[in-house]
Amino acid sequence: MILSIDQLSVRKGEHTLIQQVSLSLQKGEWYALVGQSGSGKTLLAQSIGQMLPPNLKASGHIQFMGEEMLGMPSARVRALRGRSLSYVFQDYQGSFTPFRTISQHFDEVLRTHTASSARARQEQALEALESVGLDEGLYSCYPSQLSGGQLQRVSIAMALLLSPDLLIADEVTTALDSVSGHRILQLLASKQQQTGCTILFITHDWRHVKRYAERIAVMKAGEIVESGSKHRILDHPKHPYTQRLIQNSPTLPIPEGFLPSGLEEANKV
Ligand SMILES: Nc1ncnc2c1ncn2[C@@H]1O[C@H](COP(=O)(O)OP(=O)(O)OP(=O)(O)O)[C@@H](O)[C@H]1O
Repeated sequence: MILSIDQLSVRKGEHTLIQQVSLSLQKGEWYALVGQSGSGKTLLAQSIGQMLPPNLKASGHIQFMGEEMLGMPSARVRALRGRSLSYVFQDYQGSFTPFRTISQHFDEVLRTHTASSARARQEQALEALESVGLDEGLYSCYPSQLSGGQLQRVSIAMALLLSPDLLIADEVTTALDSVSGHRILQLLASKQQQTGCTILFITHDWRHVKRYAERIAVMKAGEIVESGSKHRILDHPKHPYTQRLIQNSPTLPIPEGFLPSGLEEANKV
């Protein structure tokens, strides 16, 4: 088990936003956390890496690779974040500083976490760009010179730069058109196959859940109402909320040929 969340609650003063949530992720799996807007998915994700807004307080236990995250000294959290634990957000624009080039963004991650030489850092960054299908010409560009899909690819490349054990992907396709969104998930799936990282995939889009997830937890109003294997939840949802979410989900097919070879069979539902 790579991540174990036990009785996690998040409060704002007396007001409870997440209520005693427990879940665990196995190494290498693609775990989807599904629920409508405002159900608490992002707060749960933020709690893992001590990224909650300062007005909110988490209690309970979050064990990540055997270490308790709640109450962990911030220097240790910083060391884990970016290396063992990485985030990719819906708001990829917010991950970039407008006046710094893509190369400077990569270099900062590598300087923070490695002792590599400048030349080695540049090589690693260029390889990372190439691995997400981007031309090395983008290396010296500013974020504003890239499209939304390209920037989200860069943020995935940065998140995977140091081969994290857990990648938290929070609504990573929401700000993209559907073709770019599918390409981003296809990219994540192939990177996961290469690196074996665990993915906590936060979404409200059941099409992506159907295609990629292995296990699912369903969140409603700060609680997990149901969790289990993808097939169990999709074929036999027990909770009325899950049944409604699945019934109301769009059924548009994902275009043929979007998955890298070898993934089609594994991901058929
Ligand atoms: N800093 C904050 N202070 C007070 N309430 C907050 C804060 N951040 C989030 N909330 C509230 O907590 C609840 C859960 O928010 P959260 O962002 O986790 O939902 P979500 O499921 O990720 O939604 P979405 O799919 O829209 O991103 C919401 O009611 C939200 O308004």
